[in-house]
Amino acid sequence: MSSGDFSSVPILDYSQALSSSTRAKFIADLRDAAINVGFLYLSHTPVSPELTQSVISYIPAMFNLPEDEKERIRMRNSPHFLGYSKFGAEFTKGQADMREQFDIATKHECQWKEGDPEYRRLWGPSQWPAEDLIPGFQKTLESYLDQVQHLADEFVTILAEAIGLGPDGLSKFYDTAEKMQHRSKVVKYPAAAGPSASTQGVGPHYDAGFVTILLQASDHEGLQVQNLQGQWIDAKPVPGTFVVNFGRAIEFATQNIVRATSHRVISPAHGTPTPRYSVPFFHNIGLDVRIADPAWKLEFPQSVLAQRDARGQHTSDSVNFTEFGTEASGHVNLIGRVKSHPDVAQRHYPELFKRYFPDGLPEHGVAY
Ligand SMILES: O=C(O)CCC(=O)C(=O)O
Ligand SMILES: [Fe+2]
Repeated sequence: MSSGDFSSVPILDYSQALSSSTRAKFIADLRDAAINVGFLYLSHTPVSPELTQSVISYIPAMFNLPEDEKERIRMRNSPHFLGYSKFGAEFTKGQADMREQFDIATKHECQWKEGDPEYRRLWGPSQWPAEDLIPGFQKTLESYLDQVQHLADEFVTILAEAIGLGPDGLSKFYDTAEKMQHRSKVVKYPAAAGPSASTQGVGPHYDAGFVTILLQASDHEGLQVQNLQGQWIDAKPVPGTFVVNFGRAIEFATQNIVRATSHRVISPAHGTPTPRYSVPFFHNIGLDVRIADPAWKLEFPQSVLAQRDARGQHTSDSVNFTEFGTEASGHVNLIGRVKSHPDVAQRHYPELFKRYFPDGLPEHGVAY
């Protein structure tokens, strides 16, 4: 594929990037995928398959935790929007998402202090279920997130090369490691409740940040990505791979070279005996980055700009994150969270809550 629309999501073998004889091929394939698709599968990554399998084995037990334990760690307790969200609590495009989830992030001490921009409170510690209820889970997930973060850190340097920047071409978007936090979720999509019940696992949306690394943690289909013509293309689980996609922040930062591609999840059909599970990992950029400011402007070679122009514009019915043109990245993310989880906002960000929900608490979040 050199340009034009896509009808499947390419699979890239990450081990090719790590060997000098195949690196150039990997970089060329990555450039095509980033510009023309915005989605790819990554096989043969350094993330331990045993550790990944161990995370997958824990997932049913998480969702089977006693209701009072889920309540104890619900997101409403956390100014960092981390914790448990019950089934149907989020809306995308005005419709409830048929999923239940735990938001869990990489280790981080909150660095916000009085007088700082409010968005610095967005990052802080996760809420973990009690160790005796799910022994070993926290340690396993923390190790997994650590490995996926390393993969993402390294992947970004290869991506920078692929789009014609040096390997450090995107590093100015990140703070030092101790100032960064990356977020993950463990998500359950049960089968549709009836033959004509909603199958919106999650409605069409873009991710916010630079890079998402998604583990499809069961063998259910359901994830779909939207091509330039607006058709929905299946991204079925491929064993031993991660799905990688790009968010609105990198699309803005790269002058639309790297595509943020709209995607959605269709729930398993009514009667499917097991739920679909997934574990997305959202690799963030620094909270204070203002993508539209000259300090963060990037210069691209003509050949890469030409490949972007050959692709053309996409049509999409996704919502969200248009504010990167004017606001700090942390603020854009905070607004996204406020809209998705107004109950959390009402408790921890009362001013913002009033601005976005002047009529008080809606029954559900209103956007993703
Ligand atoms: O569950 C999935 O496969 C995708 C989830 C997703 O797109 C998201 O939460 O942003
Ligand atoms: Fe997503």
